Amino acid sequence: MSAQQIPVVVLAGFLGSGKTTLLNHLLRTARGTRVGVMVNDFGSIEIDAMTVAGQVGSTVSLGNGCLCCAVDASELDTYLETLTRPSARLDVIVIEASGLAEPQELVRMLLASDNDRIVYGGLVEVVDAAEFDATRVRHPETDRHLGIADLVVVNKADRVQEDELRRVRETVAALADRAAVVTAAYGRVDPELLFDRAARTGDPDGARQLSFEDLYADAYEREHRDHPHAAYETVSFTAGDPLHPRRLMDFLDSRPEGLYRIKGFADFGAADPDHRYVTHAVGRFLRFYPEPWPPGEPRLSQLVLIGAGTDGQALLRALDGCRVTGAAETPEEHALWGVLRYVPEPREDGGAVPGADGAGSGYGEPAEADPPAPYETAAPYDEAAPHDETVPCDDTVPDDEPDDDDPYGDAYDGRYGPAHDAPYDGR
Ligand SMILES: Nc1nc2c(ncn2[C@@H]2O[C@H](COP(=O)(O)OP(=O)(O)OP(=O)(O)O)[C@@H](O)[C@H]2O)c(=O)[nH]1
Repeated sequence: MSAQQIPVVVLAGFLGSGKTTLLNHLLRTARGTRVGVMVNDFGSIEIDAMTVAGQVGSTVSLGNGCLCCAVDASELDTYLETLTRPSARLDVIVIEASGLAEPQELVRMLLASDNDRIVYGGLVEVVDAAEFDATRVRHPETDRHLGIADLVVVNKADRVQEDELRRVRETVAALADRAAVVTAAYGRVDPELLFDRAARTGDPDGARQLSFEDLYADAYEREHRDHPHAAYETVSFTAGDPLHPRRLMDFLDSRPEGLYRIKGFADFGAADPDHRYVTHAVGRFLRFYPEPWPPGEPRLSQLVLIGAGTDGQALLRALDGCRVTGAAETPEEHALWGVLRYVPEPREDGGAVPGADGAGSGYGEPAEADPPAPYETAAPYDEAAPHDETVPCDDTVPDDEPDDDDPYGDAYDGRYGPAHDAPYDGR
């Protein structure tokens, strides 16, 4: 992900499932990570906004009803504009959707946003373990919402017996289509599962005095030390050999259950010797941001994988299998086309979006004229289609090889939601 892009996480779930509780937990434990919050209050009493007010510097309450229904895309952009001003120095933005909102509408609006300083950070669905069956009866759309979530938090674990919690968790996992599922009480998930904690080296905030927030977080952590936090695993992969783009796409395409986030750099060797590919995946969303190799930087691929219930060793073995180990395996340039579908197009103004090293890479989010349509038309976000239906990709996209069984040709189902319809060729 480009250094200047701020992940925007959508927090959804039915009324009373514990969204605000989870959000407050994130705010209390973020510790130096600057979290921007958008809260939409259903009705006139801004209880949610008051709950979070004072805990972050940049709280914006939409305050006019259901975000997805009452606020159109241009208004969302206005709020995002405010929160992404460089002076706000936010590291992540969390939008708490109304309990009555359709989360996929909100995700669509984010993906279609003109704001090139944001990147989609995942849809987190909060479920009340104690009310799960009743909620499904009252709101049959629950199953659909779970089917599009990137991470599901089965909350209120303290309110149900262990067996019941296991049953709910299994039902949720079956509905959640490979999403990561964690259980929690009072929304206590580790913030690192959702976003990176900021490392503010060289920043005046990095070596500051203990703030009220730190003291508050310390007290909170002491108070809750005995309560388990929702568990997740992190594994790191480093390879000195380049990765074969097609094999990496195979790996990503058959994303193992529970794998929630992937971040880091990929080196595709001879397929593109000039760039490393900043890799950002959250749930079904995948983007690569090519940027020139920093001078003197060793040619390594380094990926961090974060998931719940994943088999870390199996993930590492699978990634190991993506390495190019001999000259005979050297990927040709076309092997990269599957990857390039997930590279946002350069900004129309020709402006460069600084890469992780601060150098201009020239890659931004897709231009307005070409929003990330495949994500919007991909099965999970197409209300007319059952979410497991395969949506053929745009057949203007050429196969990257002429053979019929190429998985990234016309039959590709766009599960990750490509950044645009045609292979990017503007390098
Ligand atoms: N026992 C128990 N209560 C919880 C837990 N999480 C939240 N609650 C309580 O459940 C109630 C609803 O929690 P909220 O965080 O306001 O839920 P919400 O999803 O934001 O609710 P809406 O804004 O109405 O959609 C509050 O009284 C919380 O204290 C939990 O894990 N266990």
